[in-house]
Amino acid sequence: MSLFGKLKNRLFKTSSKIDQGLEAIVSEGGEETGAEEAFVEAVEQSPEPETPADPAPTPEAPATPEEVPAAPEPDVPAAPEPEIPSDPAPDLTPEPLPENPPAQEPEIPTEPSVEPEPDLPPVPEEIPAEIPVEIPAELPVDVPPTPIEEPNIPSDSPPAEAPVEIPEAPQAPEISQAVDDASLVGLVEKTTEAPARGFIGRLLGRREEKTVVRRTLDDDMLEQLEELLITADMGVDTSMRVTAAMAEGRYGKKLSVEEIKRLMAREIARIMEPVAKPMPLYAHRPQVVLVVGVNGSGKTTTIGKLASQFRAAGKSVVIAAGDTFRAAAVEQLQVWGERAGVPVLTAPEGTDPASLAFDALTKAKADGADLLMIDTAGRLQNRADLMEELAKIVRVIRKIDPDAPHNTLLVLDATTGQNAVSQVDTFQKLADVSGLVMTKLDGTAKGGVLVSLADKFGLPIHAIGVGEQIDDLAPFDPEEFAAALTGLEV
Ligand SMILES: Nc1nc2c(ncn2[C@@H]2O[C@H](COP(=O)(O)OP(=O)(O)OP(=O)(O)O)[C@@H](O)[C@H]2O)c(=O)[nH]1
Repeated sequence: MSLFGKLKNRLFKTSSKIDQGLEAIVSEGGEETGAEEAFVEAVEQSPEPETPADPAPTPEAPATPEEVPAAPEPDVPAAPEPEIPSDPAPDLTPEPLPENPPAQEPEIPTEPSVEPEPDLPPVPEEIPAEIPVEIPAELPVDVPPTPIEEPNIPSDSPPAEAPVEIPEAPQAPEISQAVDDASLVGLVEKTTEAPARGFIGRLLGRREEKTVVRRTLDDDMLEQLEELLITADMGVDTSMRVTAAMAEGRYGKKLSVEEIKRLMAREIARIMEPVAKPMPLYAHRPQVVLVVGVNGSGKTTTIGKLASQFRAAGKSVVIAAGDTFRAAAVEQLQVWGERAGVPVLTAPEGTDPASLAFDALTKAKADGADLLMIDTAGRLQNRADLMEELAKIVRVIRKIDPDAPHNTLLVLDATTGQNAVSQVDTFQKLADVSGLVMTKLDGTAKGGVLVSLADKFGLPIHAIGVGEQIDDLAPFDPEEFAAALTGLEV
C-alpha cells in the first residue's frame, strides 16, 4: 500500500470525524445538484495547482496514480510506475544537506512493492456478485468475459467497462492478499458516497450517481465548519484561519462534501508546507540529537525508529539512555536498541544524566559514530528540576562540542490534542527545540492538532509516528497529511 494509503487509513479516526461532520453539515440545508453543475463549480473551486478531480492533472503527476477511485477507466493502466518517484523526490531533495532524511529512505522501499493493487479491489470483487454463472466459466479458460457481457447490454457504455475488468481477473489473489483492514476502510468510505452497485448497475446507472448534494456557503455553514475543525483539535485560531481562507471568493457558492474537503485540504497543506522539513543531517561527527518530551509521549519509541532508519541509511548510531531515574525506561530503550541494531549506553539508576551524556559523547566521538541520540526524562511535574537537568546536559556536552546538541527534537503525543500546544510552549522554554515529531497519529481523532502547531509555532515537523512498529515513522508530507486528515480521496 502506498504511503498515502497507509497514512490515510492510520489517520482514519480524525478523517472519519471530519468526513461525518461534513456530510452532516452539507446535508443540512443542502440540495441535489446535477453533474454538470458539480463539474463546473468544482473547476471553479480549484484554480490552484491541485486539481485532483481531473483525470489528467498535469502538475501533480506523481500523485495521480492513487486517484483511481475517482475515475476508474483512465487510472488503471497508469497506476504502477509513477509510484516510486512520488515519495522520495519531495522529501529527500528539499533539505540542503546531502545525507539528509534518513527517515524517508527506509520508508520508500516498502511502498512501491505493495502499492499498485490495493486501490483497485472494488472492481473485480463486484463481478462475481453480479454474474454468478458466467464468471466461473470464464476465468479458468482465460477467455475474455467481454463477449458474454456485450450482448446483454443495450446501452453504449459497456465496451468501455468490459476491457477494464478483464485484465484484473488474474490479480484477484493478490488483491485479496493486499486487502488489509486499511483498504477495507477505504471501501467503506466509498460505499457511503456511492452506494454499492452491481456490474449491470454500474453500466446502466452511471448517471444516477452524478447528482451531488451541495450547500450554499454562508455564515452558518462557515461557523459549522469552524466548529468541526475545532473538534478535530485544530484549535480556534487555526480553524478560523482555514475556514476564512476556504470562504475567500466562494461565499454564496454551492459546495459539495468533496469540494469542501478539497478546499480544506488545500488550506491545511498551505499552512503545513513551510514546516515540513526532514531532520537535517550534518557532516559533523558525531551529530548530537537531544530528544525531549513528556513521559509517555513516545520518545523511546521514536529514538528506536529513528535509529533504525539512520542505520538503514548507513549511519552509525549510538543511543544514550538519559532517563536514568527510571529503570524501566532504560530497559525499554535497550529493547529498541536491539531491534534497531544500535548500542545503548546506560548508567546505574539515579546517575546524573549529564554525566551519562558526557560519557556517551566521549565514546561516540572515539568510535567515530555519525549520530548520538540522547534520551531524556520527561517529568514536567517539577519543571524547575527538569529545566536544570536539560540545561546541565547541554552545558556538559558543550565541553566536548560547543555546537552540541545539533538538534533538539520534541516528541509530542497526538492523542493529547490541544495539550500538545502547551507542551511546545513549555519545552521551548526548557530547551532550544529545533524540530517536532508527532507520535500516535494513528488511532486518534485529534490529528488536527498538528495543523494548529504548525500554524502557531512554525517549528519544523520532521516525522510522524503512525504505529508502534519500528518502521511506523513516516516523513511528514503536508499534502498527503492534509488529504489523509480530511479523508480526501486522492
Ligand atoms: N499507536 C502508537 N503508539 C505509539 C507511537 N509511538 C509510541 N507509542 C506507544 O506509546 C507508549 C509510550 O511510548 P514511549 O516511547 O515509551 O514513550 P516515552 O516518551 O519514552 O515514555 P517514558 O519512557 O515514560 O519517558 C508506548 O506504548 C509506545 O508503544 C505511535 O506512533 N503510535
